[in-house]
Amino acid sequence: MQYISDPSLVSTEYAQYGLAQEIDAYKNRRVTSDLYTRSLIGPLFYMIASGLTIGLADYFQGRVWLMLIPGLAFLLLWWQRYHHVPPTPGADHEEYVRWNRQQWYLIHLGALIWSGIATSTACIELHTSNAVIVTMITTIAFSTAASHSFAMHPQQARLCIIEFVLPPTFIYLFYAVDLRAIGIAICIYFVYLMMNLHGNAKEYRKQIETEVMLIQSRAELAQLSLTDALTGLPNRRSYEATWNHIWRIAARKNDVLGLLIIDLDFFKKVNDQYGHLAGDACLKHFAQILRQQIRRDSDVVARIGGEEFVAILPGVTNELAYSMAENLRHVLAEMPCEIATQKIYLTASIGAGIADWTKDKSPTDTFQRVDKACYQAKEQGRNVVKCA
Ligand SMILES: Nc1nc2c(ncn2[C@@H]2O[C@H](COP(=O)(O)OP(=O)(O)OP(=O)(O)O)[C@@H](O)[C@H]2O)c(=O)[nH]1
Repeated sequence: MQYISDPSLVSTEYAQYGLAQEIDAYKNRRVTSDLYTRSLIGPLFYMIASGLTIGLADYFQGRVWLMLIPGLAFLLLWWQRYHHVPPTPGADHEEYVRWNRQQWYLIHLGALIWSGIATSTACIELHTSNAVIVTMITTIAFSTAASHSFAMHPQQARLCIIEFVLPPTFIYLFYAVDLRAIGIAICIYFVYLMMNLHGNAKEYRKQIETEVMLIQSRAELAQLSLTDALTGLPNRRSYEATWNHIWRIAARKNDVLGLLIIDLDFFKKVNDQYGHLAGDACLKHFAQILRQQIRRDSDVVARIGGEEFVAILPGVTNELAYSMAENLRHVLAEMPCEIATQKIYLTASIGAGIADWTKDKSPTDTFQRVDKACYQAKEQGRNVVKCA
C-alpha cells in the first residue's frame, strides 16, 4: 500500500498506517545517512596514520615505498565507502538492513586493517619508538571517534572499538615490558570508551525519539486542521481537497460520482428555542445519523458549514443518490435528538445529483448544480429531496 502524504485524502486508520510507515522510513533514512557520512572520512585518516607509522618505523628504514601498500588499501576502502550510498527514499526495510550490514563490513574491515598495522608495529618494535607512539595515539583517536560516531548501532560500535584496542594492547601488556604501563592506561581508557558509547547510544536514541515525536505532532496538527471540532467529521477544507481529488479521478475514468448536499431546516429556530448548546447537540446527533446512513468505505461525509453537510458517493447513480437522500431524510425526521426530557425533531433539505461529464468542467460545477437543487428543496417548503 502506498502512503498518501495529503492527510485530507485519507481515513484516520489509513492515515495512522501511513504515519507509522513514514516514521519507520524516517528512522531508516536518518540512521543510514548518519552511518554513511560518519564513516566516510575514516579511511583517509587510516591512510595518513599508516604512512606516518611506516615512515617512522626503524624496521622499514629505506623502504618508504612500503607506505603505498596500506595507503592504496585504505584509498580503495574509502572509494568503496564513498560509492556505497544509502538506499533511495522509498526503499523497503529489508533494503536498509542489507545496506547497514554491508556498511558495517566495510567499517570492520578498516578497523581490522588498522589494528593489524598497530599490532605488527608493536610486535616488531617492542619499545616506545616513534612509530609505536603514533600507532597508540591514532588507535586511541580512532576508537574514540567510533564511540562518538557510531552510537546508532552500539553493538557494532563496541565490536569495532574492541578490534581497534585489544590486539595491540595485548602485545603492549604481555610482550613489550617497556609498553606495559601504557597498555594498562589504554585498558582504563577502553573501559571509559565503553561507558561513553553507552551514554552516546542513549543520547542518539533520545534524539531520534524527539524527532519522531515532532513528526507525530505535525501529523496530529494536520489531522486537527482538517477535522470539525464539534462533530468530528472532516471539515470544509478537508472536503474540498477530497472532493477535488475524487472528482478528477472519476472524470478521468468517466466513472459515476454522486453527491448529496444536506442543509438542516430552520436551525436558527432550534438555537433560539432550545439554546446554542442544544443546537450543538443536534448537529452532533445529525453527524452520527449521517455516519450511520452513509457508511461504505469509499463514501465521504463532511460538515462544510454551520448546518450544512455533504456526502461524496463514488459509484452512486442518480437514482441511488436520490433514494439514499430520501432514506436519510426519513431517518432524521423520525429520530429526534434527545436532550434530558426534551426531544428535538429535525428535518433537512437535500440536493442529490451526480457529476455530469458532458456539462461539468470542474468539481465546482458539479457542486453548484447540486447546491442549486438543495436551494430548490428549501424553496419547495423544506424537508424535501431535490435532484440536480
Ligand atoms: N448551535 C449551533 N448553531 C450553529 C452552528 N453553526 C451555525 N449555527 C446556526 O445555524 C443557524 C443557521 O441559520 P440560517 O442560515 O438562517 O438557516 P436556518 O435557520 O437553518 O434556515 P434554513 O436553512 O433556511 O431552513 C444560525 O442560527 C447559526 O447560528 C453551530 O456550530 N452550533
